[in-house]
Amino acid sequence: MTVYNIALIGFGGVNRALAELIASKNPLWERDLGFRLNIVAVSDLYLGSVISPNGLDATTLVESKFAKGGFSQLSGGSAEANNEVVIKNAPADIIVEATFTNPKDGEPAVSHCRWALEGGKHVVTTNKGPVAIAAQELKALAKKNGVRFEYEGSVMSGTPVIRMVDKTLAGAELNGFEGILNGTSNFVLGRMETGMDFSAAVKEAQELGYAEADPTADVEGFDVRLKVVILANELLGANLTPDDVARKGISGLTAADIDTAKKAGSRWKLIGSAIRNADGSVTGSVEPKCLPLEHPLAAVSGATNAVSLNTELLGSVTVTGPGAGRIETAYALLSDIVAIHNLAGANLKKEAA
Ligand SMILES: NC(=O)C1=CN([C@@H]2O[C@H](COP(=O)(O)OP(=O)(O)OC[C@H]3O[C@@H](n4cnc5c(N)ncnc54)[C@H](OP(=O)(O)O)[C@@H]3O)[C@@H](O)[C@H]2O)C=CC1
Ligand SMILES: N[C@@H](CCO)C(=O)O
Repeated sequence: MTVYNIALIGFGGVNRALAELIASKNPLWERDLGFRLNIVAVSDLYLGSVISPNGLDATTLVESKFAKGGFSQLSGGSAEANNEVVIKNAPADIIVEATFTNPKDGEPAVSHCRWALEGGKHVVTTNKGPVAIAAQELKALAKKNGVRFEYEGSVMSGTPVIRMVDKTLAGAELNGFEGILNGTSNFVLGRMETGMDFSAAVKEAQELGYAEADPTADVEGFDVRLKVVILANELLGANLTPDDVARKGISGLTAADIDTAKKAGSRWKLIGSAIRNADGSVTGSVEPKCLPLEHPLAAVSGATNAVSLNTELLGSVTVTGPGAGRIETAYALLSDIVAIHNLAGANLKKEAA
């Protein structure tokens, strides 16, 4: 039986949900996936950090109501978030990065990923910053050190898109995509259609665990911009940076705009898209669009996301599913670990052959 020792960097909604899953599903994973997960360290800005080489009890971590600096009560614990020490010194095979997404320079998450990969530890992350801003560097670092950098949850939460396209649409000649890539803004627009006020809808999205630490990123399109960069670079082979992508959010939409659209049989959606131009370059954009109800993206509601992939050989292929949520996003981390596990198995078989 394989046991992966993991260190959690950030212990908010997503990593806490992963710990919850570990507490209840390790026996199932052992049976169906061939591994179990053992949490050997956690570091969090509010709670502090702890390294426990034999492993921490996931149920205790989830259920204890730790106060600020509360990890100092645990054996091997400290009231400070010693991220660098934890990443470099904890006996972890995999670093799980789920601190806040910094849309400007991706820090400190870029450094967290760098320290892990340089130390020969795999990284799985839902953090969009390092992927949109430093993917090339981090992938090269992973390759050099014989480990993986995986980030399925950085776009569309646990709904498969990055790995799905890579594995199952190879050769279909993708030439663009358009999608609803932010759960919070889509949830807010839906609530506004029922008459709820913008701020109340944002507050509800925060309570449900969909929104970023600063929800401005959601409603002003900064979050979608990172996702457009990630998809364009991953799926279209582009080399975009966030500044290359034109951006407009939904905060300028009024109740009257929403109402007028409704009466005209249409709906406002925040759309992220990219297209390959005739000269091979790729252009990305983020903007609210008023879609007729018969448009495939118009019916996508709540925190659900969808992306229509435009291919030469298949026409349009649309993938839809949860775009935010704690457990849904923790699942993305699990899917990354499954990918690492399967690759390790394949390499072992290759060596044995
Ligand atoms: N929630 C979702 O639906 C999805 C989230 N994501 C991404 O996943 C990541 C985690 O999301 P989520 O769990 O919801 O966010 P939360 O804000 O709930 O959790 C982030 C945690 O990380 C801590 N943290 C922030 N900075 C640091 C730091 N420098 N060192 C250690 N800990 C730190 C925060 O502490 P404090 O609160 O004290 O700041 C908080 O406990 C984000 O990057 C987000 O964009 C991706 C897809 C979906
Ligand atoms: N805040 C983001 C989380 C998923 O990246 C959203 O609402 O879509």
